[in-house]
Amino acid sequence: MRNFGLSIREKSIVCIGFMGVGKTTVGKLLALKLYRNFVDIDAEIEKEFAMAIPQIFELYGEQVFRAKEKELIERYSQQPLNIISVGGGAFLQKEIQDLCMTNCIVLFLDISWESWKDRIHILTDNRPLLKGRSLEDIKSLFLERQNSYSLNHSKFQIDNFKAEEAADYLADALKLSWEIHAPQPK
Ligand SMILES: Nc1ncnc2c1ncn2[C@@H]1O[C@H](COP(=O)(O)OP(=O)(O)O)[C@@H](O)[C@H]1O
Ligand SMILES: O=C(O)C1=C[C@@H](OP(=O)(O)O)[C@@H](O)[C@H](O)C1
Ligand SMILES: [Mg+2]
Repeated sequence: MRNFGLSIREKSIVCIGFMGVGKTTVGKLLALKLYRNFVDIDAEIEKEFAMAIPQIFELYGEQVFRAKEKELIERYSQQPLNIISVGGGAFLQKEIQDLCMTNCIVLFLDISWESWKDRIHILTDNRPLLKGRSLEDIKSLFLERQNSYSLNHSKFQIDNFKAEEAADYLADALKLSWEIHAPQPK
């Protein structure tokens, strides 16, 4: 699909960041606030395979998961007006970075390791890359992954925000940037 010509207001918004920072939760709330369509790429992958992510990893392996992740991001990133939450590993693929940075507004949702590790107990069950790994190992992954998120249009530090507050923060920032970029009357 060719989408050049989309104005900044029409471009889809992509939420990136490490597993568990709140991309799915905050993205869904943001979509409600901005009256946009919400797409969670992991949920779309689960629909396509008709199984949960841990089963996809187990049965088909990570490579198959990554290929489907790219295919779906390619589709949704070229549509207008979506709020798209991608998985925390999506930006490891350069093609996905390029697609999102070119076609969408990319928001990096960040929390510190100190805040993140308090959440670990609610995250491990359905995230195959966390399961069975030591805290030290997970910290290394957390730090390694930061480099892939450095390509973004805006970064939001959301450590101290409840999900609803984080969504308000993002919505306010987006509206402000849309005002700044609004065409001026002649
Ligand atoms: N701002 C927040 N504060 C506290 N917990 C949160 C917040 N945002 C999300 N959560 C919780 O953290 C877990 C992971 O959230 P999720 O949206 O699935 O993250 P991601 O999509 O980035 O992996 C969920 O249990 C969710 O309820
Ligand atoms: O970081 C990753 O490699 C992954 C993150 C997960 O999504 P969330 O970031 O939404 O947890 C999911 O795509 C899969 O378990 C792999
Ligand atoms: Mg998610």
